[in-house]
Formats: sequence, C-alpha cells, structure tokens
Amino acid sequence: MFKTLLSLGISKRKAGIIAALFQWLNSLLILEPIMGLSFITIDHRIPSELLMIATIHIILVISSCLFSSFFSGQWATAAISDLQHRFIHSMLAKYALQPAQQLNQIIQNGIGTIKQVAVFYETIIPTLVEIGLTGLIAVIVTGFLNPLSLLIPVISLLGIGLGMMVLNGRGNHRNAAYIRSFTKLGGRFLNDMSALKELIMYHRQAHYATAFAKDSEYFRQKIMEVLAYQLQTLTIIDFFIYSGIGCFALAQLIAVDRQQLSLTGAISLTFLMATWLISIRRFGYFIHVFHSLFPKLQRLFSIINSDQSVNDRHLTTPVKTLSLNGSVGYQEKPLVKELNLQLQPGEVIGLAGASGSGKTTISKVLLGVLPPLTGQVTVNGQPLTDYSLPTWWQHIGYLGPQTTFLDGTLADNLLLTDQNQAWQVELAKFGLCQFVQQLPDGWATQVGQNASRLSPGQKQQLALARELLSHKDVYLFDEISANIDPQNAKIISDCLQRLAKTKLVCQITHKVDDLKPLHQIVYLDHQHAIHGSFSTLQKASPAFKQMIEEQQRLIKEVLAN
Ligand SMILES: Nc1ncnc2c1ncn2[C@@H]1O[C@H](COP(=O)(O)OP(=O)(O)OP(=O)(O)O)[C@@H](O)[C@H]1O
Repeated sequence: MFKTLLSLGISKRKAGIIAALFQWLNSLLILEPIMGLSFITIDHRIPSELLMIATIHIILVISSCLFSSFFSGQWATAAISDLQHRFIHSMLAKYALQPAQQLNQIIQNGIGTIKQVAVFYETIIPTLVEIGLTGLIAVIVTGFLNPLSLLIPVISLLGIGLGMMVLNGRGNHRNAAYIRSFTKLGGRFLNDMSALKELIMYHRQAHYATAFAKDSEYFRQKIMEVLAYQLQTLTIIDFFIYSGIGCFALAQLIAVDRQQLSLTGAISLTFLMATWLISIRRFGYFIHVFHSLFPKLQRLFSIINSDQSVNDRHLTTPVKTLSLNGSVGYQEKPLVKELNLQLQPGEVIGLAGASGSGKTTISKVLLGVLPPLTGQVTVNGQPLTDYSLPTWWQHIGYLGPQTTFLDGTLADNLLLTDQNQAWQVELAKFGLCQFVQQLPDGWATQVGQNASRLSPGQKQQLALARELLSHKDVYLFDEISANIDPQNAKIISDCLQRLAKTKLVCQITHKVDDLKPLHQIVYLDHQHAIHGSFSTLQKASPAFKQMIEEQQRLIKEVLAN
C-alpha cells in the first residue's frame, strides 16, 4: 500500500520532498540556542563553529519560510486528485447501473477515505524524512562521543516495536469492527430514512427507532474500543520514548562524571537525541492514526486495482455499427448463448425476454462495464476493448427506468453545456417535452427534489430529452416506458422511431405497444436469442406469443372494468 501511495501524484513528488526538508530544518531550530546557552553558562563563550552553523541554519530556515508556500501541500493535492480520478473511473466501471443510492454510498465512503490520505503526504512523509536525517546526525555524533549510550535508544525502539506487535492484532480487529459498525449505521440511516413514508404508513417507526438506537449504541461501543486502543498505544510509545530520553541523559552524566565528556557535550547530545526520539513518537502517533484508515484504504485500492482498462484508442468517427457476438452472463454461467446482436442506424432494435433472462446484462456488456463470457463486442468493426470507458461513453448513452434529477429548473436538468436555444427546436422535432409550453414558468419551472413535481411520464420525457441533447451515436433504453401512462409512452415510442433514423437505438421492453411497430426484435428465450418481427416471433417462439397474449388479455380486462 505504501508503494501505491508513493506512486500517486508523481509529478509533485519532488515538491513534497522539498517541503519535508524545509520542515526538517525547522524542527532542528531549537538545538543551537540550547547549545549556545549551555556554552555561555558553563564555558562563558560560544565557539565560532557553533555560531557559523547557527547562521547558516537560520538563513536556510528563513528561505524555507519564504518558499514553503510553493511546495507545501502540492504532493497531497496532486495525489488526492489522482486517487479521486482513478477511484471514480474504476468505480463507475465496476458499479455502473447499480441503484443510485448504493452508488452514492460507495462514492461518499470512497471520497471520504481519499481526503484522509492527505495525512500520509503532509505528516507521515515529512516525519519520516525528519527521523531519517536527525537520526543519522544523532547516531553519528553519539557514536563518536559516547558509543555505548546508543544502546539506550535501540532498547527504547525495540520496546515500542514489541508493544505494537502485542497490540497490533487487537487494533486490526477493533478498527475493522468500527468500520463495520459505521457502515451498518450509515446504511440503516440512508435506506430507512428514504423509506420513512412507508415506515409511518405501516406503523413501523417505533421498530425503526429501536433498531437505530441499537446500531448507534453498537457504533458508540466500537468507537470507545478504538479510542481505548489508541490510548494504550500512545501510553506504550510515551513510556519508552520518555524513559529512553531520561536514561540517555543519565548515561551522558555518568560519562561527564568519568570525564569522558564535557557537560556542554552531554547537554547538546541529550537534546539532539531527544529531538530524534520525539520525532519517532510523533511518527508513532500519526502512523497509528493512519493505521485506522487501513481497512478503508484496502477496500478503496481493491476497487481501483480491479480496473484493468488501460487501452485508450481514439474514436473520432461516429459509430455506425455496434455488434455483440458471443455469450453473456456472470461467473462463467451464461444467461444468453450464441447471441448475435447487430445495431445500425435505420430502425429501433427491440430486446425482449422474461424477467431475469439477461436483457440488462446485455446492456452492461454493450456499455463496456461487463465483459462477454465468450466472443466480443465490436464498434465500427474494432474490438470495444481497444477503447477506454470515458472514450466509449462519449459515444453511447444509457437510460433506465430510474433516473436521478437535480433539484433545479427543467432546463438545469437537461445538463446543457451549450447555452444557445437550438435545443428547443430539436426537442420540438422529436415531439419531446411539449408539456413545458403549458407551464407558466416554462423551462424555468422548478422540478423539486428528484423531480417530485413532475409526473412519471414527464420525468421520463425530461430524462430522454437529456439523453438526446447529449448527442451520442448509440442509445440503449432499458424499460423506459415501463411505469408510465399510454400517452407519454406513445410520445416516447415515436421519439425513438425518429431518433433511430440517424442513430443506433436498442430498446429493452416487454410492452406490446412498444414491440408492435418494431421490425427487428431479439427475444431471449431459454438462453437463446430468437430474431424476428412482432408477427414472425409469435410463430417462432411460443414464449413470446404467450407473453403478448397475456398482456393483451390484461389490457382487455382493464378496459372492460
Ligand atoms: N452482478 C451480478 N452477478 C450475478 N448475477 C447477476 C448479477 N446481476 C444480475 N444477475 C442475475 O442475472 C440474471 C439476469 O439479470 P438481468 O438484470 O440481466 O435480467 P433482465 O432480463 O434485465 O430482468 P428484468 O426484466 O427483471 O430487469 C438475474 O437472475 C440476476 O439475478
């Protein structure tokens, strides 16, 4: 993990090291005044060498203060932005098409963890530089003046190491339990709060309150356990560091008594060693805080490392053909075998099948977020794997039955980058969103949280308008008219027919009204894909015929009532 963290924000790594060196120079600033003071008190003079070293040191510290703003924080910022970019990219590749709430939770957790990574670049690295350089000076000087006393810091460090080893297993366990309790409480809060209406309607709010209180109490206990563990660790570190400094000072006084060392030398040496040991104490503290981040970081890196898409060929020409030849499914178990799906401009291709037959799975494969089990997807005759997801997603759009909307105006929700008004003409050509003309505020109408002020049909028209205005080459529509009234469904169906004249359009649907006008339908029947028009499929597939008859019977029953 350290290796991965070191490789992030590499362009600013040098700036980070320079900032750490500046910090190290500042940390030693206390040594010369102490040495000078002891020389004046004991020898009544300051050696010229000390004055020279102090002058150079002060000049360096003043320059570091002047330039530190150029270097400090740069590595952390670059590494965090690097990590965020890689995380969002891999996460979308892995979890695209997951329900928005679940995705939101993963993103929030991931971004939160990423922000905390700053402690590695801003504290741990500078402290490591400080430990390394101060330690080098302290060891050389002590080795020269009183070598035997070097055993004392060595024993202190061994003591800390031993103490950490004993506590470490318990710490890992407690940190993991804390993260689990945090995720559980957060999950309950998000999921159950969004279902608050249902909880109240079914008189389950008391049950929710009890469960929430139980999870909160469990979370509190786990936090207390982690805090207790942190306290134990700090006590061990403090005990060995401060007793080490005390014993080291004693060893120098014994050397003075034996006339092996001057008193000024003993004081200076003790302060040098104390500066070193205190920087190790600080490192122990921060590495320990950082350690509590480990389980979250491991999860984050497992998402990032699972993304292997490194290819990025340019796709400059519009997509004119998209085909999927092969089988699709999960964990080597095919849902559809020997599929031969060809999309090209001209007409809408329908994709139908029973629930669970693999329709959404096929769209995942076409979107590039799931590889086919066998065979491949080709774009204008080239394998889809030649392109990175961001490149491919500039050309393909996906719209499902659930869409997320912004709490803003209708126009805000079109997510337009271009502010000219041509889009209104474009939407009118497709017959989309004409209901806006009846609204007093038109496109400036506020839609409310997740478009709560629009009907399901209006919402779906708005979502479709957003897709069209993003001007993709390929569109996948997954059950977009499933939960809406017949008028809105007709507007959407007509729009798709017009769109398909110039773009590649695949519509996943099982509704008779959607399927009837289509000349090309791919029906998934017991792991096989059967191709045909609405009428030919009724002859070729008894399951298709049964699905249609069942729906027609239901429609008749509804109309009769
Ligand atoms: N990530 C996954 N891992 C394993 N199995 C999965 C995964 N996602 C979906 N499935 C399973 O694959 C099958 C096909 O799912 P898919 O969503 O493609 O069906 P569908 O035809 O779109 O169904 P529906 O019409 O109900 O949306 C289902 O049995 C589903 O449980």
